[in-house]
Amino acid sequence: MKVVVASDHGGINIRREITELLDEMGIQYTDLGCNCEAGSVDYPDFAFPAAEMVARGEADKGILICGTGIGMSIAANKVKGIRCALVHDTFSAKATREHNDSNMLAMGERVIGPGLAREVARVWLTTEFAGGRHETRIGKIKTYEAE
Ligand SMILES: O=C(CO)[C@H](O)[C@H](O)[C@H](O)COP(=O)(O)O
Repeated sequence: MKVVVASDHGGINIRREITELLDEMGIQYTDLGCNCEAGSVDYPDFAFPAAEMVARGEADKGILICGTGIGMSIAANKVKGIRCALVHDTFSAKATREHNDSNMLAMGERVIGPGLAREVARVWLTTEFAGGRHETRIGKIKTYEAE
């Protein structure tokens, strides 16, 4: 599995936690930054390139961090083929993989602590899509998106 990771200035610390987790799990990743320890950046400048990598198949999944996760998830979901889930608990992390086949995860560093963020990411990365009735529902989203 290949993962793309990105954050704005509000998500640097949890992005570091996530890249450490990916190293521990032996998962290959691309880190798009930001390299913005000293200053403020705009989350769409990081969400769009990361989401486009997933949409083009250059990454299987993506993890985005900003202050709340909201801006990143809104931007990522504008990219065709992206199902980005804003998640701060392990129940939803499991459910969004099983039910929504989400291909991107967004979290907010001003919302969630580092330990829970790691656990949310770990559950999200290791849970498979359940298919079945959920396939039908995702098919309807894909059809709408294609229109
Ligand atoms: O988009 C967001 C809010 O939905 C992100 O949390 C950003 O990180 C946040 O807006 C950045 O805020 P700042 O005051 O410019 O640091």
